[in-house]
Amino acid sequence: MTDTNLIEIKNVNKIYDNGVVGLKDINLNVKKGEFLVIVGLSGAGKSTLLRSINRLHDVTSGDILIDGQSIQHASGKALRMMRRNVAMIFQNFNLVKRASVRRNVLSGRVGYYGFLRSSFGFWKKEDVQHAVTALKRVNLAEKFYDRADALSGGQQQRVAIARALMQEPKIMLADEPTASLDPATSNLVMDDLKALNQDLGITVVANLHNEELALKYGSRIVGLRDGELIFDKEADQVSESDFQQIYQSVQDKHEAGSK
Ligand SMILES: Nc1ncnc2c1ncn2[C@@H]1O[C@H](COP(=O)(O)OP(=O)(O)OP(=O)(O)O)[C@@H](O)[C@H]1O
Repeated sequence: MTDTNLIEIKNVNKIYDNGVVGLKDINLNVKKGEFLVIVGLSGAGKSTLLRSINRLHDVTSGDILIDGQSIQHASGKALRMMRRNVAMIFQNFNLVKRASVRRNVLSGRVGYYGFLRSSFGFWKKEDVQHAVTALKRVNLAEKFYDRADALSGGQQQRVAIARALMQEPKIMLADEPTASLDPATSNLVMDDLKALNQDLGITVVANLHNEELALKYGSRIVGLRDGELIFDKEADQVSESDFQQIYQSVQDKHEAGSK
């Protein structure tokens, strides 16, 4: 890890069109090489924050810098170039289920191709080789020609990680990557994320519900509650009372409801 901030989130607010407040004045810097875990209950704003980082949606105010450049104010080619550096994996894997693993992994390269070439699958030889290497990294090389929907959930998530690696990203965003998986498989997927963090120096920002996984894999943990940042600590400094704070709003609502 270095001291350079790779992601700078400055005074970010997000209010959805229906008036729901997704994020309230978030300030957060992520250093190169960190493995940051964001914890919070359902609805706390974890996905909203992650999707703001690669600008899957716009924020209402504030700014987000990637490697010193505002993604919020970028457009056209500059935005596409910035997005190449930020890969993402999702709870539901988002693979093309009826397509082969090969095609799914290679599709991670589309940011480097023109529209026609990627639509017709005219992949460069070196990219096919690169796809094999990415699959080896997640121990699935033998599945290259299988259909994606023939794989288990954990294997599909690892294919999604291989696809993300094809972007040669500096940042990997993981939105509840283990929420659809059993505990043993969750650990395998998290191990893959940890390995690309440690071996390739990719900065990881992962949303997790699970306290145990957060503490096991995160180098730093940020807690969100109702769109607000409640704590931001090195993983070994986080205590049970920090976790209790992020559950507070639900307890309050529950108690108010029972009166
Ligand atoms: N597209 C949307 N339009 C309106 N409100 C939204 C939208 N997406 C999220 N929200 C609301 O914003 C708040 C934060 O949601 P978000 O999905 O970021 O939370 P989360 O912590 O990721 O929870 P989960 O783990 O359930 O996805 C919630 O109140 C949610 O209902």
